[in-house]
Amino acid sequence: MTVDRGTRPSRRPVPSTRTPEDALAPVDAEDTGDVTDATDPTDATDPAARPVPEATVARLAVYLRVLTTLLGEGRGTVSSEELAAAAGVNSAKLRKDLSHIGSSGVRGVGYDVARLTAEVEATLGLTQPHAVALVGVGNLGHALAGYGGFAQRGFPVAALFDVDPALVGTTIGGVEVEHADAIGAVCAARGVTIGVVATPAPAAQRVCDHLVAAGVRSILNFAPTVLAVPAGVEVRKVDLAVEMQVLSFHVARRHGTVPAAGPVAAPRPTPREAVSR
Ligand SMILES: NC(=O)c1ccc[n+]([C@@H]2O[C@H](COP(=O)([O-])OP(=O)(O)OC[C@H]3O[C@@H](n4cnc5c(N)ncnc54)[C@H](O)[C@@H]3O)[C@@H](O)[C@H]2O)c1
Repeated sequence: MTVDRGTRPSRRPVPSTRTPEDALAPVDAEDTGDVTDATDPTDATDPAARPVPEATVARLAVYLRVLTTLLGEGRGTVSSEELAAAAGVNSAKLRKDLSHIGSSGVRGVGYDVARLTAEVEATLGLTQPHAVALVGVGNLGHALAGYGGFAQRGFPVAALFDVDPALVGTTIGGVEVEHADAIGAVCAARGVTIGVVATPAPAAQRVCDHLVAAGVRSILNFAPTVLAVPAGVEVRKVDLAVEMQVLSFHVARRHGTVPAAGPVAAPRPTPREAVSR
């Protein structure tokens, strides 16, 4: 099993729930961002050998959240329609997403909640917890460090770092804030696999370098800067302003204020600019 961007984790076989006669056929007319390479020599008929599109990976995490709730309620099965509605997608897209990991429901029964949960967790590499180190416990970092939901979903915060003497030695969510000089030793000792960068932009690359030197191979970057990392290290950037800009675009499009696609004309000079040219 692979993802289609960034580092490629080792292929992980996922147990199939497909029953040849009864399986719901995956619908393939939906745009799931599928980037399967037609020249890929892997067996295209084997779901475990096909790349999982990045967009599907993101939706699998949403399905998992719903499935976890259903499991907690003691539900045995769920229909594709119910699961899709709870995840905010249509059922055709859900079935196609799940076909990427070799999961399909049984007609008239739906999906086995426990089995599907295990399959999605295996695909997302969640069969064991990932220790997280968070660097920079200012406004944002403090809020992230105090959020208990990460541990519940398999991402316990194992270490906190800052350089501010007023913060070093304090405790957030039961974890002591240590000086950033200790990133290497602490991350290695606690088996940290994910590093979260919540420092100001000028410090972010140095912090990232320390995390990478400590063996951290997955970085979640909140700082507004592009981080350079060696091959084999995956960086994901979170920028809420970008998300808002995308929302803004969709609002503008709904109101018809987005210009039609094509070359954008240069703005006309204002009278003052025209005079000074
Ligand atoms: N991606 C987003 O949507 C989003 C949203 C809010 C903030 N941010 C970014 O997150 C970062 C943090 O924002 P904030 O409001 O919490 O800032 P902040 O100033 O409140 O906190 C930054 C913290 O980083 C610490 N720090 C500075 N240099 C460090 C170093 N070398 N090692 C360890 N710690 C160091 C500071 O002491 C401080 O505690 C900024 O880069 C900001 O632009 C991103």
